[in-house]
Amino acid sequence: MIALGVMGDLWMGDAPLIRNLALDIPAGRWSCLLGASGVGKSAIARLIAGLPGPQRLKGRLIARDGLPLAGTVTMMAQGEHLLPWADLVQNVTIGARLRGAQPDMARAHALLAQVGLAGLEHRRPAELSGGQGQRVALARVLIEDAPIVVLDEPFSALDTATRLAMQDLAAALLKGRTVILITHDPLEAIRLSDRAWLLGPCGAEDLGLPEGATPRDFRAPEVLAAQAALLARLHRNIACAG
Ligand SMILES: Nc1ncnc2c1ncn2[C@@H]1O[C@H](COP(=O)(O)OP(=O)(O)OP(=O)(O)O)[C@@H](O)[C@H]1O
Repeated sequence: MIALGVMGDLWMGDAPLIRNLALDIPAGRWSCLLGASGVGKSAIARLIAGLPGPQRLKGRLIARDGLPLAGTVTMMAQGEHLLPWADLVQNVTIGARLRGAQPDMARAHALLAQVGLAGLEHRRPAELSGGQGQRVALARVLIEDAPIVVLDEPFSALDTATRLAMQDLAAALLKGRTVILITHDPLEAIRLSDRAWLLGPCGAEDLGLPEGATPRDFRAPEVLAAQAALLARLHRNIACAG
């Protein structure tokens, strides 16, 4: 399990995005990043995942175990990004095939079964519902077996009930990994996170979360109260900006 620190000022090319970031991301837990559209959440995700782009951190991105991050992070980007011409097994094994490695077909089949898609292995993405497509994307993350997983708005396109089911599934299957979740959904943040920050141009505000294990029950009074408080906090931000 790997803990992470993201400290410093985030830039997009020559434009400053967030000053004074100080994210202490715990190992083996879910940490959530919230914030208005365009604040720089995906930029942080890409930074942690080591993806190329104009995002820059003037500061330090460190793994608390002191080892390089390269090869330890898998990212599920916004949208499914499935290959439309490939079947589900080929989609799940794309990472290995791009690296020129031997794809583990048995594991791909097992993971597709684990995410509830047994029997659909040879379908194309166009023959799936939105929720099924997200399950394939989740299986593609799981096959990489990375200790750090970045989920950038993974369930935003789903209906509410499917989203709740996917949250439960992801929480079960990613248990024990260091997960960084980006979401606009206060309930999703509160159900799944052990730490949560609200990002703004001047830094990251540490958000309080209810006690207890995740995924939290969406009917629990303390979860509903936390959701209402977070909605009010977000609304206050928009009201100030307007
Ligand atoms: N490749 C790029 N080149 C230049 N600017 C970019 C690039 N990608 C994003 N930006 C800008 O950087 C800022 C931060 O973008 P980012 O995608 O990180 O925001 P976000 O908080 O994830 O937003 P959203 O919630 O809408 O996904 C935005 O103003 C965006 O327009």
